[in-house]
Amino acid sequence: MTQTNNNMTVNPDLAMERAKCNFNVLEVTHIFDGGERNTLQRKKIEDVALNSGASKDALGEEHMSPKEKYENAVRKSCIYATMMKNELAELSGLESFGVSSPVIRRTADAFFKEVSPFLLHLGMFVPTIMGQCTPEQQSYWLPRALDMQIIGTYAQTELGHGTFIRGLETTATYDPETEEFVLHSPTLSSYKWWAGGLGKTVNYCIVVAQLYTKGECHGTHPFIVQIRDEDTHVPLPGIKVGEIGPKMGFNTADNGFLGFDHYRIPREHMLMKNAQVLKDGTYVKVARHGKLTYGTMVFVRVVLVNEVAFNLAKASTIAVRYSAIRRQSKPKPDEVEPQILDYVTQQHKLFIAIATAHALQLCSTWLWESFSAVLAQMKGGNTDTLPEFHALSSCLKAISTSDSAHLIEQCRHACGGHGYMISSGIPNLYNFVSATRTYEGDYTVLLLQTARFLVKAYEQAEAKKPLTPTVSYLAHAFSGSRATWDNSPDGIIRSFQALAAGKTAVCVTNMRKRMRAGLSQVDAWEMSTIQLVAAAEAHCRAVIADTYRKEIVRLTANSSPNVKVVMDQLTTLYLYYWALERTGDLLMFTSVSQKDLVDLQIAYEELLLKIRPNAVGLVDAFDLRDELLHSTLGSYDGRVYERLMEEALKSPMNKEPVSDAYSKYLRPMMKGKL
Ligand SMILES: CCCCCCCCCC/C=C\CCCCCCC/C=C/C(=O)SCCNC(=O)CCNC(=O)[C@H](O)C(C)(C)COP(=O)(O)OP(=O)(O)OC[C@H]1O[C@@H](n2cnc3c(N)ncnc32)[C@H](O)[C@@H]1OP(=O)(O)O
Ligand SMILES: Cc1cc2nc3c(=O)[nH]c(=O)nc-3n(C[C@H](O)[C@H](O)[C@H](O)COP(=O)(O)OP(=O)(O)OC[C@H]3O[C@@H](n4cnc5c(N)ncnc54)[C@H](O)[C@@H]3O)c2cc1C
Repeated sequence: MTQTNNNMTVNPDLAMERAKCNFNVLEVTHIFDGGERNTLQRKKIEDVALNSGASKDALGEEHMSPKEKYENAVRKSCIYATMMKNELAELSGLESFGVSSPVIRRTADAFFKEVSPFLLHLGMFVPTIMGQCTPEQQSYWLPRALDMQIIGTYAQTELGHGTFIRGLETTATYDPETEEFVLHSPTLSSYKWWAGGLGKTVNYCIVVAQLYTKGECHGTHPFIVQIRDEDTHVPLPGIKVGEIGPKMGFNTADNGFLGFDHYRIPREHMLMKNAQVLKDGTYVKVARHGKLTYGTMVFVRVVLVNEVAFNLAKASTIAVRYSAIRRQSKPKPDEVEPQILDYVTQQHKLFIAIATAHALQLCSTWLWESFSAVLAQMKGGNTDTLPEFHALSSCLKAISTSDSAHLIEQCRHACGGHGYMISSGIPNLYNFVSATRTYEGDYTVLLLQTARFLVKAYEQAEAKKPLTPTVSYLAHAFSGSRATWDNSPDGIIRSFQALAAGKTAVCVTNMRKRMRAGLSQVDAWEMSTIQLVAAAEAHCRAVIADTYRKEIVRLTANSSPNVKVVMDQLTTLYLYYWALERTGDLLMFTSVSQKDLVDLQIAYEELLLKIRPNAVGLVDAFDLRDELLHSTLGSYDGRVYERLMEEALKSPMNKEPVSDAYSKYLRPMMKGKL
């Protein structure tokens, strides 16, 4: 029997699940949002942005041609940008709209099944102006960019190099005669490649190029470059620009290519906060740390942790709601087919996705606060905390994006065949999130950055020197005995730290051995990189586990008893899951026994059963409006089969009873006349 909920007809299984939930869903929503005030503000913003229906398409994006898709995404970006400038900025308490409201960012997803062509403008162009310009430059560029009188992107990657920034080939050669820089693309591999919005949308971009002045190369620096006429949008002479073609996802982002033929820009268009070229061509370094020009990347890595937490919350909402309405198989012949959510293997696939969304959401807030503290110190000229923060943001970006992509794919598996439909919403989520593992620093490359820091920290610990907070556990790495296993949450976190310390120690020992055997430091490092990546991963898992646990304890201090219980169950599940995923490592580096691990597996399975009645309540607590989910399988009302059929009937293939392909090919072939 169907039931109604807020004037909505709700699938009876979902209604039953909601009746079963034993905790206050709204309290958990507040925890996920970072407080009741944030929830109220988010809802206001969503109401204004979404209730008008402006986010909806007459025809599903998936049925449009690439050109129609792009134009539709631009149309909606313009509508949303106008809302952002007016109603939404005011509601979110921002003086002007921009990068600082994750809610505004998240609400935008209702407008785009893939991404907005303005993503790079707001996500990297504006932040680079904020982070890399002098105050005078900022006062010229920022108001124009925030008001969207100009639209920009961030063009760093080239055909030949993405990871190795020092290897970029685009040159910016200073000409003191005219006080201009001459931008040039000397080779095919030096063409800029990938920048979002570059293909057709933007008229400006940040270009990262090798700076030459007085015959000397000073390495890569950022420049602000006009590439299209502000009125006609025609590419300017000396600029070769276009779109790079279809991709696995991001198909509404018009990622582009860009080449320069001795293209001149004024000297003032070099972003001069960290380094300057004077009128006569003298190069002056201002920044105290050599890598401050990489600042926008660090900012985006921080933002991405939040971004993937949100997308994982969406995928788990879809898969859990669907698993509550889907019934399959008959393990007990006298009973009705069970909801697939009752299968323990299904719970194993899905509950870790819910727990990980929480873990990453809380870590992202913590990371953002740490970032703000580092920026505040750097404003005062102190860059001491930057290396630790770079190591931390690198590994959190790598692990959060990789885990989320993996778990979103697992949510698709959990939805069986229907999960493969674009209308389920999961393929678009996967295509988007799997790219985050690569862009803004590839997974392996970023973990190796963290490993550099870990190895240095290990050597400091060895020399009994002080350690920075996130690696302070390394001080215990020299006790000579294995860490004592203890299956309490704190005990498991200590074990994760012992794994990270143990793996780092193995790397250091092996590198030293290899160097003693005659390998250079670079080769010894290279030969150890598989283990170095594993050490950095272990470190990151210890950081996430520790942060998640501490934050949940703090945030639930005043919660109602049942909320405390269910939040504790989720964090414990997260810890058990990762301990069971790493049994080999635990056996190597802790005192855990075979019996301990068998017991842990049983405790994990029992925990799944305890969480089961609250599963739908837990995903409801993410409070994701249907407009954000874009899913036939995951809508609040659970009208899954009805929606699948409605979507199928919208397919342009169903417009005509007989396809033209019949008379053109099938009939002639079947009649032997082809
Ligand atoms: C209206 C519509 C509305 C739509 C709504 C929109 C709302 C928008 C809001 C925005 C919100 C979110 C969206 C954001 C999403 C944006 C999409 C982004 C798309 C993708 C963009 C890109 O990919 S841009 C290109 C990114 N590229 C990379 O990341 C390259 C990776 N490579 C590197 O970072 C470096 O090359 C590498 C670190 C690997 C090595 O650098 P290198 O110079 O060679 O340095 P080394 O010699 O190895 O190291 C020397 C020492 O320096 C240390 N170090 C390196 N990097 C840093 C750093 N960043 N900070 C501090 N220190 C650093 C390094 O560790 C070494 O230290 P050591 O002490 O010597 O060991
Ligand atoms: C959807 C999308 C959007 C993007 N948007 C932008 C944008 O707006 N602006 C922009 O400038 N760029 C953008 N990029 C480019 C992106 O930043 C790069 O693709 C990314 O940094 C990876 O670099 P790469 O492509 O050179 O990979 P490569 O470095 O060639 O990586 C290939 C393989 O080599 C390995 N590898 C490379 N170096 C090492 C090493 N030192 N040690 C061990 N292994 C290594 C990697 O782990 C990987 O497995 C975008 C990319 C994508 C996919």
